Amino acid sequence: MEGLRDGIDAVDAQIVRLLDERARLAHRIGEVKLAKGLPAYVPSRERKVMERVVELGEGDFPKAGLEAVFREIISASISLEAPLKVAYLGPESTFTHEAARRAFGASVELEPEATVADVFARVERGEANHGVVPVENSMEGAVTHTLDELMGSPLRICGEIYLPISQSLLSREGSLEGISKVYSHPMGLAQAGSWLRRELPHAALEEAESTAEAARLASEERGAASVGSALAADHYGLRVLATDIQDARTNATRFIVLGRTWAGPTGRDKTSVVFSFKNRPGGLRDALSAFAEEGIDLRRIESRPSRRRAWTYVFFADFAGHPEDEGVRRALAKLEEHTTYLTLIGAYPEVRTPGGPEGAS
Ligand SMILES: C=C(O[C@@H]1C=C(C(=O)O)C=C[C@H]1O)C(=O)O
Repeated sequence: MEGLRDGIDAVDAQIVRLLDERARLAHRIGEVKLAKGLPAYVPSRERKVMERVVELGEGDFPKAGLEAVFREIISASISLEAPLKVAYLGPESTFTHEAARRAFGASVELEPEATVADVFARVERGEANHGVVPVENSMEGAVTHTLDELMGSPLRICGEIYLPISQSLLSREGSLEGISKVYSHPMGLAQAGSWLRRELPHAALEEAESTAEAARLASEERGAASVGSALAADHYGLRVLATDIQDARTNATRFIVLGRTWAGPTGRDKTSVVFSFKNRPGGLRDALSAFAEEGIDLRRIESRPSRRRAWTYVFFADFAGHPEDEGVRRALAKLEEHTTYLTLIGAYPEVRTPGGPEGAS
């Protein structure tokens, strides 16, 4: 065994040397970006690096391991280029925190904000380079605060993250027997409803501001538990008494990464627009025909009150492709002819979701 461990030591020394070499290159790229005023975080390039690495990894090291390792290598490289600040909808240890960690890794500065509007404001003021907010849940639908902020903001969507929402039961107690009260965000209580009724039928259910706040309350009270991300257990010194207690196994939330500009093309992208049109018969059909005529796959359409005049609406659409693609360019030109208002609010590498719609799976 000693000989084998010597072998590992020698390989580790090589890995560290190579990481240093990579860091020097990233640092130089950072200088070029600074001189040209370009952002440090480039999701389109990250997608290509990841895809290439996973393709190269045909040996014994698991592909998921490669992705996790490179997530952190890239995260550390970004921090070498510039101290990157990322605001997210807090508090700490919530699912949005987990999403931000997944997108940016551990080497960037993640800063919690109290509301979605605060995240936007922080990035708009230039006090953070990027923001992470939830935009839709597979069970509950749109996060309307986020759509409303997107409507009036100069910020653009440059990335998306899907997170399977796995609710856990956290407590200071060692077993379910001692639990008489369960705290969570209303969404957490709803999502774990069947499990709670079955396993803790006599426990009082108490609403909290967030799943993290619920964990804090549970950490200060005997006989209390909370429903939320297992991430909060470490933070508040709680035990994880049960995992995956949510009702639907397919419960996932989609988050977006905000920046000053949208991402470059990767060949597998998604574009987001917001538009409105004159209220007349066939108005929506005409607007959407722009996508049909170019054979562009609409991924999602959502309407919201315009907030300018009562009973007028704006539409949010996500579709496959990038504004630099010829077909998308033509579709946008056609769409513009049918709309009274059209803004491109983002373009980003599309994340394929397991169990998602065709084309996205
Ligand atoms: C080094 C770069 O900057 C960042 C770091 C990357 C990396 O470490 O591979 C990739 C993209 C950027 O987010 C780059 O743009 O190439």
